[in-house]
Amino acid sequence: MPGLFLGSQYKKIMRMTMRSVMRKISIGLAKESKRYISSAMTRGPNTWKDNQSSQILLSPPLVSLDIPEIWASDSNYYDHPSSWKNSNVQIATIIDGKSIAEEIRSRVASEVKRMKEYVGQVPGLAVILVGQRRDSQTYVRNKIKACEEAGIKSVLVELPNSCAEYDVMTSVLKFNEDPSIHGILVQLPLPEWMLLVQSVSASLLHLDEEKILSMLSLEKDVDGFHPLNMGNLAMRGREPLFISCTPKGCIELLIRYGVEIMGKKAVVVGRSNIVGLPISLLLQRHHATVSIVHACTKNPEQITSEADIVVTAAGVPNLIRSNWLKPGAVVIDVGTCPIEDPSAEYGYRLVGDVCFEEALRVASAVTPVPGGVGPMTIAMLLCNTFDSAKRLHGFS
Ligand SMILES: NC(=O)C1=CN([C@@H]2O[C@H](COP(=O)(O)OP(=O)(O)OC[C@H]3O[C@@H](n4cnc5c(N)ncnc54)[C@H](OP(=O)(O)O)[C@@H]3O)[C@@H](O)[C@H]2O)C=CC1
Ligand SMILES: Nc1nc(=O)c2c([nH]1)NC[C@@H]1CN(c3ccc(C(=O)N[C@@H](CCC(=O)O)C(=O)O)cc3)C=[N+]21
Repeated sequence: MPGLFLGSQYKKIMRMTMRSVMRKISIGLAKESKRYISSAMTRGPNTWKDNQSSQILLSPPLVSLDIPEIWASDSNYYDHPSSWKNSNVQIATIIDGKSIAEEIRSRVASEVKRMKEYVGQVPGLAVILVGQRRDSQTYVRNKIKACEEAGIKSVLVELPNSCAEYDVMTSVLKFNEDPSIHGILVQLPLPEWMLLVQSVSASLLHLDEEKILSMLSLEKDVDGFHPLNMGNLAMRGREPLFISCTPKGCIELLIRYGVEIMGKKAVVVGRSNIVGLPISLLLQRHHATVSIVHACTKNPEQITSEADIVVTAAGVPNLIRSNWLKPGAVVIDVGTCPIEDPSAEYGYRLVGDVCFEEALRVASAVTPVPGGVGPMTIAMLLCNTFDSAKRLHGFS
């Protein structure tokens, strides 16, 4: 018994010593990261030259909801100089998603080349586009071009607005079985109505997006929109096979710019299945305290102005004004809205949810639109497709 007692006492002392050592390391890390964000603001993002990692992304593949041992709160992290609070000059770093995405895409391209040499296979992405929405056609074209540049095979199935639900499902099932296809993407939104043809009669049918997404092979759901992948993202101890591209891209940007997420207050504006919801789940995985603001939220600006990190995906141009932002907040603008502009090449330009000029004077870092999150979404799609091919071919 005394031996046992001594054993447990010893373990306890060891645990306490380890905790104090870890806390010191943690404080050291926090100080280090404070130094890093200020240098990040002048020197730009973290790159592979800084981090000699062989992996493509800097964010961890999956983050458990368990708090790591080294956690120590650092509530003063976002205390910025008072000059930040009423400044008329730009103080924010512009987060350059475009160049980070380019770096990731070229990294994927060289990994795809390596895969081709060793396995004799390249990753394959199938895209199913229903209807003639111009913005969807543009996004799909960009995704296919990005695949080509990375050496990823792509197959596009274009179905008319008047196709039957059966046609979409047949395409999904065909790609589920095709061994040269490692990722399947059904471009959203789907048209609300489809034509159901039964022998001689035809009727309009409400298109069941959930049914179609549920039919995707879990192993090929590179968008991460399958209810099981989404559910696993939400649940402690579960791991989705894929994390949705846009949220994954947002986290990668935060990590590359040295923004600490753990213990920070984050506000997500928007709660859609494809953006708002998975972003809020992923931020929780990274141990942020997350609030969600949506169209029915009262005093949204007050809630948002308490956040250290704001991720906005409402699709409302210039919704986020300077009074919505805490001085020094990091702002990730997912919103992408076309607005008329006769002086622009195509008669329109893209704007985000954030009033960019105002955010530049209040935030510590902000993503532009275009050139912020959008290119990262495409880069993450390539990463997910490559990861899927790696998994299916046992390539590492
Ligand atoms: N850059 C990228 O890679 C991507 C960009 N996008 C862009 O992101 C934006 C959002 O897309 P998506 O999520 O599909 O859009 P949805 O329309 O599906 O969702 C919008 C969300 O924003 C909320 N919302 C709308 N108006 C307000 C408001 N005034 N105040 C607070 N919340 C509001 C809605 O609330 P409620 O639920 O109450 O209705 C809803 O949850 C779009 O501009 C889209 O183009 C989307 C995907 C990728
Ligand atoms: N199944 C599915 N998966 C998606 O990921 C998906 C979808 N459906 N439906 C629509 C939204 C929207 N989306 C974008 C992707 C790239 C840019 C992008 O690259 N934007 C560029 C500008 C592009 C341009 O100039 O047109 C930028 O912001 O710099 C934007 C938006 C993915 N979505």
